[in-house]
Amino acid sequence: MPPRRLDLPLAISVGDPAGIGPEIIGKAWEARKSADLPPFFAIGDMGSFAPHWNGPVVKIDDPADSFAHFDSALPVIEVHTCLSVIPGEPDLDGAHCAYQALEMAIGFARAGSAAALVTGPVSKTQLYAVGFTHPGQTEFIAERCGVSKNNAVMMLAGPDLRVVPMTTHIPLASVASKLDGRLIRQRLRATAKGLQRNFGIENPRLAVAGFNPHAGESGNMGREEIDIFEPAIAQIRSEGFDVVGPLSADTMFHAEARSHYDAALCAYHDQALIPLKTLYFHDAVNITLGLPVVRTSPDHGTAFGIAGQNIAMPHSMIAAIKMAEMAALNRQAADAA
Ligand SMILES: NC(=O)C1=CN([C@@H]2O[C@H](COP(=O)(O)OP(=O)(O)OC[C@H]3O[C@@H](n4cnc5c(N)ncnc54)[C@H](O)[C@@H]3O)[C@@H](O)[C@H]2O)C=CC1
Ligand SMILES: NCC(=O)COP(=O)(O)O
Repeated sequence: MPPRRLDLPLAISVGDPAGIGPEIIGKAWEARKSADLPPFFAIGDMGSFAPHWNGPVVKIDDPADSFAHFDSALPVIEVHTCLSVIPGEPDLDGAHCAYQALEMAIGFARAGSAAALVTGPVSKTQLYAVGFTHPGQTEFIAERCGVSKNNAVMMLAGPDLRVVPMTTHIPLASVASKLDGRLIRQRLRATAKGLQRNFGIENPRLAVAGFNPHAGESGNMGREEIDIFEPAIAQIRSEGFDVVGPLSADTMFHAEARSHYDAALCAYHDQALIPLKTLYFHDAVNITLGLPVVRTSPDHGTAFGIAGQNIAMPHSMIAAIKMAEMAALNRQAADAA
């Protein structure tokens, strides 16, 4: 039986200060008792909370100080002081703040000062504008952790559906050229190991979606399934993993089909995220598998259009905090065994 609680707090990077990050983190803190959340601290700009949320914040310098303050205020480590924060109006100063907060949060997790890393929503457009060269946070965190980007797997996890986009933030037109046997094998292995380590699933069942309509209809609607997917899946099966596919993507997400696998690996971003977000937009979590640290995030973005209106729902952030705790505890238990 794993210990109930972690002995380190969770680090949460605030994300873009003009987005809903400060509000959903504040609301998650308000729910700390009702949702039974572990202690956490935010990393960002102290002044970015007041325009979004009217709860108490306290400045701390050391993650360990979170424990002393968590009951009475949201502990914040200030990484950057923004010139001004206007909800819904992102600027480059705020993007620098989001970038630095992410960097610091990774550092705390890697250094063993935080039990896990939870990232608040960032705008990729804004980050790219200040020199961020990675497709997303997933690849950035992987690089900072010394993990090759093919071995760091983006998984979106909802109550009864987990999906992995095998290609992530690339143009749809380039997906076919990126899908090769090596990538598919790496994603399958990393997903299976990630499910074991983070979710405690001993023998994960994986399902792979085909790329073409009807999984290629025996080669009549595209040959990627025959030439690339089938040999890669056969290789992974021969290594002892439980994998089925390539399956028709249009028929593998209904309720009965979902009960037959622990994760669906999909060819591209929207093939994976449309079913997941349609079913579980406010409950799902983005978790990165294959890292030496635990990293989760809400599944949604910055929602600039509703920032500052006190209508953002914190459920996905709360689920991300709970999943980070669960994954960290599962890893502790696995390491102790
Ligand atoms: N984890 C992350 O950092 C993610 C970041 N993004 C970034 O977010 C930016 C905006 O992307 P969009 O496609 O507009 O997606 P979005 O998730 O920000 O918003 C989509 C729709 O859902 C609503 N929404 C989102 N979160 C909500 C919440 N907690 N409560 C109530 N309503 C909510 C928004 O108001 C909007 O109508 C992009 O720049 C993208 O790069 C997108 C997804 C994940
Ligand atoms: N669509 C998922 C998403 O945008 C999250 O990406 P990342 O920044 O966590 O890599």
